[in-house]
Amino acid sequence: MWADLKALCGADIKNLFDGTGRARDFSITFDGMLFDYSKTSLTVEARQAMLDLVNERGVEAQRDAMFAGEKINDTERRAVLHIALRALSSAPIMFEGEDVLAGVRAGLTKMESFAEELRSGQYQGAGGPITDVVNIGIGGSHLGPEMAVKALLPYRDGPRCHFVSNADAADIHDKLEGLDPTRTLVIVASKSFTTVETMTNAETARAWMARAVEDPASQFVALASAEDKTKAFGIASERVFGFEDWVGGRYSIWGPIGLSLMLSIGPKRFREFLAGGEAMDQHFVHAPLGQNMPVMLALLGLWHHQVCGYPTRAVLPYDQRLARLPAYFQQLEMESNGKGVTMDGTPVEGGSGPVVWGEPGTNGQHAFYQLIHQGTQVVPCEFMVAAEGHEPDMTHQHELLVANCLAQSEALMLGRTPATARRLMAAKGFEGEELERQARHRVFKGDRPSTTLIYDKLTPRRLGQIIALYEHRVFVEGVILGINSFDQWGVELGKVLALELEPVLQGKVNASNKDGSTRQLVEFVRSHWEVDE
Ligand SMILES: O=P(O)(O)OC[C@H]1O[C@H](O)[C@H](O)[C@@H](O)[C@@H]1O
Repeated sequence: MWADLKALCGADIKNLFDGTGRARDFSITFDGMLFDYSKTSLTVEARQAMLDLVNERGVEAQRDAMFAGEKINDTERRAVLHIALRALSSAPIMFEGEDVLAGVRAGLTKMESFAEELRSGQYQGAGGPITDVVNIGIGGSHLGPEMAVKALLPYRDGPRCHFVSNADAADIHDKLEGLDPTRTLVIVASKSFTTVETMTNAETARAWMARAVEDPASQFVALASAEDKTKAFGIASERVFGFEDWVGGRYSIWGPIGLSLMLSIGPKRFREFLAGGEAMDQHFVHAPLGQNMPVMLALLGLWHHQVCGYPTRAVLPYDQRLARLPAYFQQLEMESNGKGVTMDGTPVEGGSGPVVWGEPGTNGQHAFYQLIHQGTQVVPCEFMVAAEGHEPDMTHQHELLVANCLAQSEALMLGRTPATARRLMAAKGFEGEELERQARHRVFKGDRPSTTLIYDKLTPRRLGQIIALYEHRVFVEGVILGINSFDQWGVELGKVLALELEPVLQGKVNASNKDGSTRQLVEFVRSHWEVDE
């Protein structure tokens, strides 16, 4: 599938701007957003060839199957209906012959009532109104809410939110330090309510609260699908917010897992966030393929990784409040498409999804952009920036930010020629061989691809759109690769072995069946533990 497409690679990006309106032709606008992919090596012919893949691989049929509640997550025998959580205004969404929206709306209303009670001070802690919320969760029960709460801080008018995820005691220790347990709400966010890190942290938080609060469970909330388990933990059912197994962990920010976001920005703005996601769903379903943002973003991802062979891609938001977006996309993309076999169990052709990484600009510029500009591997960059910031009295800083973002994509494409580098060095007084040598260090090859997603302002609605855009991008890439994007068997083995290793480290079980390296590491730890005892 990919071999023929490779023949279409190789255009020098800047030469594609030939006065025929490429910028406009290779851009998509939608609801306050402009996605410009003109600074890539995609030609008209290559774009058509990539679009043909969408038809050949049955993307639209799979998309319709997802929206129709079919069990497209075949290896877990589950439907994929997180889109129902944000379907505020759409027609019924059916699953096994029933409309799921009634249940979704009831769940949303229950969250909203609780959020209003807490935010108005009607629901209180032992020491008065809640000032701080601690969300304990990991993976999809952590990355989404943490990212979104930070992203939308300009809209916060509720309690402060803190996020604990790691099994490392350092995480919960540092987050609880300084908080008043009598005015803190703990959210235990775990779809399964069995994840060992989350349950361990939840026990620690309960013990911390019990030192100051007579009935600590009254200041606990559970976001989980397993009511028997939340009951056993002692959380009253009115503070348990459940969701169905057709919501995957990394797609769960739209429902109860988003409770911390709702507490932070309020139910009304949370609905705007949902409406943004829903608007992107509608766009994904109805826009023609060539004008379809998620489809084109997916095709560019495949073009860069599977066709051009670039091993990674960088997500570079020029927005400090989107600092956790790359980590969120890492889970979304790498847990979804980091798989070696297709649906039918045969090897994936052309490789799985790429490594995704990134940091906010301008910080990254002073760290790893060196490699992006002059390193030997090409890193397609996905820039993001808002035209308008949130600090009206500091517009000059926002101008600087935007200028930097736009300058980077320009520099990546244009580079600096040897002739220009020589002129620069000559102006500094260099001559002869030394001029040549110095100039070579200052040459930028250019021809490095990037896309830019620019939008008016990072509102709750825009954030919802951006997340849904990337969700559907991952879906389209997965369908074309033939991957099931909705399971995550790759995270299981390490969990099983960690369970086995704990008693080995404690000396309760012999390490003799372990490999030499693991035995050595166990011995090192045990020798320290024995010294400490
Ligand atoms: O919400 P939970 O059941 O606690 O699961 C939390 C996370 O852990 C798992 O290992 C998966 O890799 C993630 O997809 C999931 O989001």
